[in-house]
Amino acid sequence: MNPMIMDHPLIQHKISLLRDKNTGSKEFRELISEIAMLMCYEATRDLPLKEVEIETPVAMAKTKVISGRKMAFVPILRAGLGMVEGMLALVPAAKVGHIGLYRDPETFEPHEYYCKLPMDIVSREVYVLDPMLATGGSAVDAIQMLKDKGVKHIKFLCVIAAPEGLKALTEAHPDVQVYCANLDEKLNEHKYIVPGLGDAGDRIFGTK
Ligand SMILES: O=P(O)(O)OC[C@H]1O[C@H](OP(=O)(O)OP(=O)(O)O)[C@H](O)[C@@H]1O
Ligand SMILES: O=c1cc[nH]c(=O)[nH]1
Ligand SMILES: [Mg+2]
Repeated sequence: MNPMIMDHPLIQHKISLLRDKNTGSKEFRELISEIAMLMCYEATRDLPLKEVEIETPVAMAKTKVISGRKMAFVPILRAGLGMVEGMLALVPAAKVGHIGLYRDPETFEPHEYYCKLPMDIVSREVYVLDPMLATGGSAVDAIQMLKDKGVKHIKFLCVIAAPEGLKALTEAHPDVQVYCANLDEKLNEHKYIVPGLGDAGDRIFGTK
């Protein structure tokens, strides 16, 4: 299913706390991280396994370990940074790349200001992270940057999506599996998600 909406009760409860305008930066950061960890658990459900033999203290056992492509997490700066710790808690061996984009407040177009990726990114399964998918411009551009470098296996994880952003993303990159914790109602005239949670970057870093 694409997009996949993750409506687990724990995720939904934590999103309600995130939305509350009285939730401060410390708690907001902790919640984003916890939600990312829960999303990571679901988004890695299709990882391939291979059988290995291990000697337990009692007997030999045929058991399974993850096989196949290694992973890389690529947060879109700044707000995507809030999701990295939760993802790494479950997959500590993943490498981390960074794509810096900011959305122009007048045109709402994304502008690139930074890109640093692991050397072997092309051979990895890449999880692009951003809590907010509004118009979709930032996600579409970040994924295009990765594809231009030769990355083939990409997933996109966001906490809150607007219908407009989901449409733009799935049309531009139909091969990318999208995971989103909640699909909100619409965008307002400033292209903020309604009801949303405000500016995720500002709330994570306390810049407003
Ligand atoms: O779908 P879009 O319309 O492109 O909007 C979503 C983008 O806007 C926010 O970033 P912002 O530009 O506020 O940068 P920040 O994370 O540094 O605050 C958010 O974190 C996304 O990257
Ligand atoms: O609602 C929105 C839209 C874009 N970026 C955010 O952080 N929040
Ligand atoms: Mg912001």
